[in-house]
Amino acid sequence: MFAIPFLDLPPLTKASGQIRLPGSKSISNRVLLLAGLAEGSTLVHDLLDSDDTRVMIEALRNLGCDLAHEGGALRITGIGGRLSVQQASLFLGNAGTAMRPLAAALAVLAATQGGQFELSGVARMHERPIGDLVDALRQLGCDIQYLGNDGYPPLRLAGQPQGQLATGAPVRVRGDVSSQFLTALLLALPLASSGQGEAPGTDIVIEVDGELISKPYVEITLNLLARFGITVQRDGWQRFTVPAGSRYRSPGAVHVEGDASSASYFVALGAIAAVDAPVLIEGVGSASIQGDVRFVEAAVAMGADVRMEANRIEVRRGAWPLRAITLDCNHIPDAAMTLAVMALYADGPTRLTNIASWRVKETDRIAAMAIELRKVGAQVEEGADFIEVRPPQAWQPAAIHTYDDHRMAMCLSLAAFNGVPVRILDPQCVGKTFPDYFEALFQLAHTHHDLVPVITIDGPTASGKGTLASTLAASLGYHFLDSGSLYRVAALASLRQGVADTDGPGIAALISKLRLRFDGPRLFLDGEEVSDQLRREDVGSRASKISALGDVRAALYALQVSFRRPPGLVADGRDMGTVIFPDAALKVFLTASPATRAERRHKQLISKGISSNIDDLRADLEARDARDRTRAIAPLQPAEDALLLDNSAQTVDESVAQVLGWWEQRTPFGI
Ligand SMILES: Nc1ncnc2c1ncn2[C@@H]1O[C@H](COP(=O)(O)OP(=O)(O)O)[C@@H](O)[C@H]1O
Ligand SMILES: Nc1ccn([C@@H]2O[C@H](COP(=O)(O)OP(=O)(O)O)[C@@H](O)[C@H]2O)c(=O)n1
Repeated sequence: MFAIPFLDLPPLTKASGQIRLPGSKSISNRVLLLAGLAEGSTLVHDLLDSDDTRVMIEALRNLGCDLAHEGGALRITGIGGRLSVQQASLFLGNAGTAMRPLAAALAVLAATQGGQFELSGVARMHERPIGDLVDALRQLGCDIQYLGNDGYPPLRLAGQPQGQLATGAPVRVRGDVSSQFLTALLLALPLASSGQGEAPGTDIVIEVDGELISKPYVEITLNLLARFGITVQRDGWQRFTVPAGSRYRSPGAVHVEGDASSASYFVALGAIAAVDAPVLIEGVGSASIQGDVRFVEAAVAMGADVRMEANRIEVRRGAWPLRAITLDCNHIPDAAMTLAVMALYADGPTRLTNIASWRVKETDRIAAMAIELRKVGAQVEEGADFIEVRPPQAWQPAAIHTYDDHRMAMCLSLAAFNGVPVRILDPQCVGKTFPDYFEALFQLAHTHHDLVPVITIDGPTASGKGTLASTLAASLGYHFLDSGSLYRVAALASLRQGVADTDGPGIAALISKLRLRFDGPRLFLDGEEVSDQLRREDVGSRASKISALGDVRAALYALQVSFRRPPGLVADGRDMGTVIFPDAALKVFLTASPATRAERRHKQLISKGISSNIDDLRADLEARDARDRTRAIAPLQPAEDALLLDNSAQTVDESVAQVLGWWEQRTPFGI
C-alpha cells in the first residue's frame, strides 16, 4: 500500500496482463456478520483484507466471537444468536457495510436479551444517514438513541433481558435512499423470528416504502442468507418475509468471490489501454452473485471488447475513442463511478442517471466526481441524481483530491492515459477495499520508458546518497535503485569465484549469470541474503576497482535501466545522471567534506557491529574518490545540469526536504 501524502502517476500508454481480484467487500462483511451470529464455526476463504473488513472483524471479536487464522482462511465461531457480551463500544470507521447491519443485529439482540452497545465511526460516518433504519427498528420496539445528530451515528442500543419485539405488524423501511437499510434488517431479523427456547417464533414481514434502489445488493444478501440456512420469501421488491423459526446455520466453509466493483477498474483499464494483449481479470465472472458484474454490459456499450467466463473476464480495447452513452445506473451504483472516468475517453457526452445514492456514500460522489473531472479538463454538469461528462478538449495535469473515498482514488487513476500525469492525493484511502490497488495497476499498466520520471543522486562514497535516495523513493512511492549494490554484488561474486579484479570479460560473464532478487532494501544472490556482506569495506573497495572496467559497466547497464518502471525511480550512484539516465528530470550531485564522510562511514560500520579505524577509512575513501573521478569510463563527475548539494552541515531530513522542494518545482501540479 502507498502510505504517502500523494502518488504521482506518469502518463500511461498501454495495459496488459493478469490480475487476481481481492475478495468482495459486500460479500466479506455479510459473511463475517452471518458467521458471527451463527451457531458453530465457519471457515471463510479469500476474505477481503481491508479497512472495512478489519473493523467488522474487530467488532465481532469484541462481541465474543472466536476468530482464528487457519492457513490463508479465517475460522469464525459464532455466538449462535445468544449475546455473550452485554456491553461494548464498537468503532466502525467509515464502513457502511459494518455500521448498518451491526446496528440492526445489536438493536434486536439488546432488545430481546438485554445489554447496551454504542456504535460510532469516523466523522464522515457520522454524516451518513441511518435514520430510516432506526425508524424501522423502533417500530419493532428497539430502544435506540442518537448520541450526536438525529438521524446519524453514533448510536446507543439498549434493552432488557426477555424483552419482547412487536413482530405482529409488517416493519416498514424506506428503500429509496440506501438498500443497506433493508439488507441490515434482512440480516438481523432472523434473530427475532427464531423464537426463544420452546417458543415457536413468528414470521416477520418487511415492507419497502418507495422504489427499492440497488436491488443487486439485496440479492447478495438473500443469497448469503440462504447459504446460512435462512430462506427469505420475496414478493417482488416490496415485501419480504423472514419465516418463523429461522436460525443461522453455518455452511461449514464459504469462499468469497473477487470484488466485482473492483473489477470495474480493470475492465475500464482494458477498454482504454489493452491495445496489444488483453487484461485478464481472475476471481469474478458470469457466475458471480454480485450485481456489479453488470458493469461489463455498460463497458461493452462504451466499446470494450469483453469475453466472460464463469470466474474470469478478458478485456481488450474495442471501439476507440470509446462510445458515449446515456445510462440509468441504479443497478450498478458503485461501479458506475468508473463509467464517469471512461467518459473522458468517449466520442461525446456521457450521461449517468438515477445515481442519487452517490450523494450519501463515503463522500458526496456526484459533487466530488464533477470537481475532479473538471480538473483534468472535462466539462461536467451535475444534478441531484445525475452527472454528465464531456471529454476534455485539452487534457491538463491535475492533483486529484480523493475525499477519503477509495473509489475516487481508483477511478481517477484511470485519467492518466491521455499523455498527462495525474497526482492522486492520499492514495492510501484505497485501503478501504483494495489496499494493493496501485501495485496492481503498475503491474498491468505500461508506458514509454522515457515517460517514467527519474531522480538521480550521484556523488562520492559516504556522502549519504543511499540514505537520501531511498528516503526520497519511499516519500514518493517510487522504485529505488542503489546502483552501487550491483557493483558490490559483482565484486562479491567475483571474489567468491576467484575471478581476478582485472578480468573484465570474466566478471561480465559472471554478471550475466547472476541470480539476483531484490526485496525492498534486501538483496539476495542465488537465494542467499547478502545485504550485509555487500557493505564490507573489502567488497566496496573491489567494487570500486572493477567498476573502472568497461565490460563490467556494460554488463550492468541493462539491469540498471530495467529499474525504470511506473510510477518513477530514484537512482543513486556515480553515473546515474551522466550515463544511465541522462534524461532524468532531476539530477542531484551530493557531496560532503572527506572528514564528515569518514566519520559517517565510521559510525555506520560501528552500528552494524563492524570495527574500523577512522583514519584508514578516510584514506580509503579518498583513494576511492580519486579512482572514481579519474577513471576513463563514466568517471564520477556532476552532470552538466545537476544541482549541487553539500550536506556536510545538514541532517538527513534537511537534505530530503531540500530535494523534495526541488522536485516539487519540476512537477506540473502546482501545490
Ligand atoms: N545529511 C545526511 N545525509 C545523508 N546521510 C547522512 C547525513 N548525515 C549523516 N548521514 C549518514 O551517513 C551514512 C552514509 O550514508 P550512505 O547513504 O550509506 O552513503 P552513500 O550511499 O553515499 O555511500 C549513513 O549512516 C547516513 O545515515
Ligand atoms: N553507478 C555507480 C555506482 C557505484 N560505482 C562503484 O561501485 C562502488 C560501490 O558503490 P557504492 O555506492 O555502494 O559505494 P559507497 O558510496 O557506499 O562507498 C563505488 O566505489 C564506485 O566505484 C560506480 O562506479 N558506479
